[in-house]
Amino acid sequence: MRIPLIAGNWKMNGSLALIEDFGNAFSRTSFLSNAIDIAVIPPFLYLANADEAFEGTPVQIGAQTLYGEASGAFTGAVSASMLKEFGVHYVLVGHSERRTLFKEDDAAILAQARAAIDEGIVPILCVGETLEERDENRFDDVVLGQLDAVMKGLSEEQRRQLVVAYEPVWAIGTGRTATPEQAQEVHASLRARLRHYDENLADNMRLLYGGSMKPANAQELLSQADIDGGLIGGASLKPDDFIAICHAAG
Ligand SMILES: O=C(CO)COP(=O)(O)O
Repeated sequence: MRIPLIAGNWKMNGSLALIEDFGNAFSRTSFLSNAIDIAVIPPFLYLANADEAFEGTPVQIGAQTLYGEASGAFTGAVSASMLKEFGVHYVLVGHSERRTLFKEDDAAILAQARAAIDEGIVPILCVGETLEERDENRFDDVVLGQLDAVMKGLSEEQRRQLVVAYEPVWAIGTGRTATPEQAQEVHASLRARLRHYDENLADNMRLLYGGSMKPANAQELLSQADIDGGLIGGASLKPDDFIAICHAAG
């Protein structure tokens, strides 16, 4: 019912050579193209090369962020229509690194999600609590608050375009993965909250897990009832690891 999505967020890593390595690796790999969706999300500068390198493979390209305005005096920013021109299919919004390091707040994240949807690009909304918030048992409030901040600002039609990724901040790049039970618990809360909006939407929305997912733990995480894919950081930089995770999902 929900097609798993495995997305590799390269963050500020990679090179033209790595794009080429991935293009070659994917060309040699056979996937049942309708069994899973796969996305590679490199830095902006490599999108055109990635689009070309992944031609003929099931891999779609994604961007790591965008700006919520259509055009104008916003130095350094990239709009949804520009991403669309480069064949971008997905865009991350609200990644914890953008929230923290680049001070993006819920209003900015909502504007980004709307701008993406208006151009037919699928926003992957990232939500997640810090270690302190988990230790204080506030993770549900934080994560559901981040979800509501975007859901409330979207129309019913717009909501249907969204993918959500639960990325506990304490599990990102730390090697400390949420246990499958911890991840499933939050995913189940997210899905229950989605039911307040629309039963059908809740059944169909893909909820990804992110945070130190790797070939060794992917299968167990992905077999949880409410985990519909992964958002992978470090392990998405090695073709063999990333492809192994894709196979675990398919
Ligand atoms: O932030 C992440 C993906 O967006 C997760 O990163 P790691 O897989 O490196 O923990």
